Amino acid sequence: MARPAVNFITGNANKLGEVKAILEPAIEVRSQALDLPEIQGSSMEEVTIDKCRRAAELVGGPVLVEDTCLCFNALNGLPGPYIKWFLKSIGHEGLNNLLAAYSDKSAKAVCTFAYSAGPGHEPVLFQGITEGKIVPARGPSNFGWDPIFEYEGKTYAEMEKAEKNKISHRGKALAKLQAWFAEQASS
Ligand SMILES: O=c1nc[nH]c2c1ncn2[C@H]1C[C@H](O)[C@@H](COP(=O)(O)OP(=O)(O)OP(=O)(O)O)O1
Ligand SMILES: [Mg+2]
Repeated sequence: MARPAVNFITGNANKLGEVKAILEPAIEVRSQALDLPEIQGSSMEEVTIDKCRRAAELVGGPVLVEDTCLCFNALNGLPGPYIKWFLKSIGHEGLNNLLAAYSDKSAKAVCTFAYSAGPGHEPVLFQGITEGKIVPARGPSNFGWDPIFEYEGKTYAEMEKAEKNKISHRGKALAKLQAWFAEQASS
């Protein structure tokens, strides 16, 4: 039987690299680079579902999208879905400073993927969470907030790619997606 394929819609080349590294060769990953609008004031799930519906309409076929949140426990989950804009505006140091008044530096990295079989098809969600803490930047700064998110003594940026993918929010979410695709294929 032909192996399954997904069309991952993202404007982020680093995400695409990780998704390919994790899913291929079992699932073929195609991609279109579109920066999709993301709604505000909603839950992580609602943001991703809305993004997925828009992507399916735009592309006119099956799509996979993903939204990543970085949630500081001391701040009740913020910046959450707004992490991209916080990172852009205040950088690694500013993100550390947000937690200066708190002894609790713990944070959750959350990845929510949504797959839709096409326009009008309800998106299916796959979520992965990795718990870590926010630290002053260590390691190469190629990908977002990797240098300030520490998991078991190492920042994401200090890990080999394969090591990060094994324990990451994205890796965990994609393990669920893979299981779902396997189940679909066998039923
Ligand atoms: O594993 C990661 N390690 C470090 N940083 C990360 C990771 N994953 C996403 N990020 C960054 C990218 C963006 O600054 C924000 C999420 O925003 P988010 O809207 O999901 O990503 P995006 O706009 O870059 O790509 P997309 O076109 O798929 O929406 O966190
Ligand atoms: Mg985005």
